[in-house]
Amino acid sequence: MGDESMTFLKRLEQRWQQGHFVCVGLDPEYERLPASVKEGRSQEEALTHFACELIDATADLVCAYKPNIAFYEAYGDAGLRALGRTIAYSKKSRPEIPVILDAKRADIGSTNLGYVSSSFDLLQADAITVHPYLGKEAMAPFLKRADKGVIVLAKTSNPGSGEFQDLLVGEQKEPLYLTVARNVARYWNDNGNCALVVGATYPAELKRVREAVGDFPLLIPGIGAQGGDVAATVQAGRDSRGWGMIINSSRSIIYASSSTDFAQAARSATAALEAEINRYRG
Ligand SMILES: O=C(O)c1cc(=O)[nH]c(=O)n1[C@@H]1O[C@H](COP(=O)(O)O)[C@@H](O)[C@H]1O
Repeated sequence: MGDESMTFLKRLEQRWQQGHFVCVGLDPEYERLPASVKEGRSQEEALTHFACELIDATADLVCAYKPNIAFYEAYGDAGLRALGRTIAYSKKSRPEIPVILDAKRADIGSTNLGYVSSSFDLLQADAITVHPYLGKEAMAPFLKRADKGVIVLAKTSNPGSGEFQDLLVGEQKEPLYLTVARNVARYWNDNGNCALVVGATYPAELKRVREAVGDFPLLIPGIGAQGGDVAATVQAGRDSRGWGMIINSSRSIIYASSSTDFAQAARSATAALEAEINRYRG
């Protein structure tokens, strides 16, 4: 079971050890929620109920949950309350499962203090996604929270991610995403709390990142709705232990059914993805 003193990475490793590599992305759009979830509930209640039912149905199968704050901010106060309640529910009912707040934050150091307070202290997330553009110095407030995960965008899954991320830079003329990956693994990770984001839609780039960083945790979104290939992802993304992957899918799991059986359908989709991942993990 969970132990509040355990770091993000320790929790993650415990889940990997048990064969769990799927991260369920909690990205609810009110308009897409099943009618049975919306009926008789306020927006806040419906968003909260939907996510908590998904957590109950999938908790024994996942390595992490990843609520994306954009989907909650879209509903103002009601959405943010739903996000807070969802994270609190997950942590109370399944403390062994880390919750990643997908917020893609980062600013100058003094401003980052605000992000650290809101994500880690107020919302109680175990990890946060950030972009690397401002450099290590600015990231100190995140990086010094040794108990929390700092997950840095390297090569994102979107079709246009190459505009900046693939630019050849430095003496070695290597793509920028690879320099980000190397710097984070070598220089940002003094507290052993960093991870990287690499999209499943770029298996060749995923392989290059894995070769560059060794046994380092990678958050890999892009399976399901974005069309990433599971076999190619796992073959390129697994580390020397067959671990190291937080494989996220949001829409293909949370909207597996739009009916009253949505939670059961989400469970089946999660189980099918887990089985496929483990088939290729070797
Ligand atoms: O940081 C992320 O999680 C992320 C990085 C990335 O490169 N691509 C990406 O899709 N994501 C997030 O992962 C989730 C993907 O959702 P689905 O495409 O529905 O599985 C969304 O919350 C995205 O914001």
